[in-house]
Amino acid sequence: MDSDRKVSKKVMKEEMDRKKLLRKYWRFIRPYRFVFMLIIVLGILQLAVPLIAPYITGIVLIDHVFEGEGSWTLEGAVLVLLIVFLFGVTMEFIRNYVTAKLGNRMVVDIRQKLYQHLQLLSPKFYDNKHVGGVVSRVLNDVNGAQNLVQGGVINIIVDLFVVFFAAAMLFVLDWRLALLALWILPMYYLTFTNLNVRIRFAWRSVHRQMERISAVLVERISGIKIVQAFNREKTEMKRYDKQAKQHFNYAMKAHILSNILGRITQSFNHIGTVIVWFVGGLFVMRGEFTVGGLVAFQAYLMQMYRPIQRFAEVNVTIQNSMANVERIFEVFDYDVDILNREDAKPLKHSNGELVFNNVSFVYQSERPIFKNRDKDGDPDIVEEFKADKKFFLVPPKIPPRGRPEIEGYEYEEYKALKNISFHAKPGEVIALVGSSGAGKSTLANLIPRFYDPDQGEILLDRVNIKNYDLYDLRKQIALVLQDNVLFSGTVYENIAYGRPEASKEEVIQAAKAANVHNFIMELKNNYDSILGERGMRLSGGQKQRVAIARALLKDPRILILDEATSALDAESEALVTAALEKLMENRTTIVIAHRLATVVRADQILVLERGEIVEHGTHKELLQLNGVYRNLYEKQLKAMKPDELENVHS
Ligand SMILES: Nc1ncnc2c1ncn2[C@@H]1O[C@H](COP(=O)(O)OP(=O)(O)OP(=O)(O)O)[C@@H](O)[C@H]1O
Repeated sequence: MDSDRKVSKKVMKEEMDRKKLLRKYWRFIRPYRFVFMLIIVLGILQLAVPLIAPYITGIVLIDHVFEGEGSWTLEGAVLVLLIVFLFGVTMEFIRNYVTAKLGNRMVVDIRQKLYQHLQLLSPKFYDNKHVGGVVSRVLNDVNGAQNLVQGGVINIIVDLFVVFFAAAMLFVLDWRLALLALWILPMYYLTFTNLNVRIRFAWRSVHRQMERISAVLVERISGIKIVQAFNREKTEMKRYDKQAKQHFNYAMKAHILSNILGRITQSFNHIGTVIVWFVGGLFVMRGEFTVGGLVAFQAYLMQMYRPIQRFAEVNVTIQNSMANVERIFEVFDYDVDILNREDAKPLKHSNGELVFNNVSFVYQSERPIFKNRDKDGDPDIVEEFKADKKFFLVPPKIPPRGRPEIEGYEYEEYKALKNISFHAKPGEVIALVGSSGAGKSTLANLIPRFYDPDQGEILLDRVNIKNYDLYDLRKQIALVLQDNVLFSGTVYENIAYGRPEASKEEVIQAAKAANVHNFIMELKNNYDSILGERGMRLSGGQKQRVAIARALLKDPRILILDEATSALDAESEALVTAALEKLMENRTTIVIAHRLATVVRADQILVLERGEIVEHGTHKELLQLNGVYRNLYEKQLKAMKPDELENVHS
């Protein structure tokens, strides 16, 4: 292994302490606390119905009216019953409405916060993530989390109230029967203790498998041409089938466990009811209890058992949603690492003086260790989450996050830049050359602070770039890369992406300077023509010129340019070259050079090798050194696009 690369295995992320975690959850719930309370109050009001109804039917209707033991009339009792029922229906309608609104609002809110967080995270986060996996969290997991609100948590609080009320009523009616009915509670406790953790783990496996499916789908669909060109459709399909089957198996396991939990609690309830009928029946026959009393007792018993039964069902939703919530919070756990200092300096107009002072940079990547990969070369199957004991007497601590549970992580560090120093005066062109993997792009990525150096400093106008307001800093910089990302939308929107407030004349001016105006005018809807996703519909050269126009419109002081390596046809090449030259005028330019003309004309050339500057000077100086550059020049640079070679040997 090369000495710059260090791999450490199996280091697990520290579990976040619970208090900190609760604070994080609370941040999301806080704005809705009053709505939560309203829903609970409505729930309690709505519950008054099933709580009062048995009393009216059992005691008032049967004992008082039918047996003639009181002053109630039949009409009076029925009317009260009707009012009570109607009241319940109205409460339920309002409560459902408020709950649905709350659930949907929270989803919008969480998704917004998540997207905002994702926008702020640096490329370091994305280096280690599959796009599809991240998207699956924003879509699937946020949807799943919604069920937590709508599906049950609030019900539990209300249900708890019912259980206590019903239990109290049981004791009021007959304490001996009440004690008999409560034997069931420890049984419930043991059942939930043992099954809950398993259900949560089963859902974790389901969601993680879905994330893996999304990741593969997004990657393979974006690379569909390669899939087809290499005739891999069948293999890809097989791979997908295997993943989908695994997802099915995990989902079934989650359902089976939930079903078992539901049926066990149901059986306890039935047994409890039968026992009460039997013993209560004996009391009635012995004249120790009235028939109406027994009927009311059974009704309250139902009231007590039903919420517990419902909890068993709702619990499935809760465990499922909690597994979703965990995954959302895993993203929030990643702190935004490229931050604005509190006392950040504004930067309105930079001079473009750029200095690297002994800059070193280490890539840190984190990858899950796919245990299955060793077995059958298949990283797409998520290993199952399992409880670590067969039987639990006390509820096991479910770790707050799923992430470190099963998969170990492998951390890799790679020293990509070592002690880089150079000084670019305003308006100079600095060409970076060096073999593939030498660190050219890495160096360029440090300037807009996609990453921060581990050592040394980068100064712009003699101030460390970390001290500037990040927004202002990036405003001074434009990038034109090899793979220029355009977005779906019109050509106009793409050019104006960095300066939407620009006037139409300015946009057209930029397009003209980038030699793309004539081409745009040939399109059916000119500037309003819609580009496909990532700028499909355009050729490589056209895309590049639109990207140059986008950069020109931004009018940056610093330009980062990764010249295209792909062969453009002669006409395109000439157009792009002319556009680039215009773009570089009067700007400090850091160019990853792929054209000899650029290298030759550069004010300084930095020759990089394995992350170090091995030679530094102008073309002439470097040729005279007779070292790495000359060697590179003879082997590689000459093969570059030699637009104006005659200058080279002058
Ligand atoms: N996100 C990353 N995580 C870890 N290592 C990386 C990452 N990106 C690049 N590297 C490593 O850093 C080194 C420098 O990469 P860089 O992309 O800067 O090279 P380059 O000189 O621009 O190469 P090329 O000319 O081929 O684009 C390479 O060895 C590469 O393996």
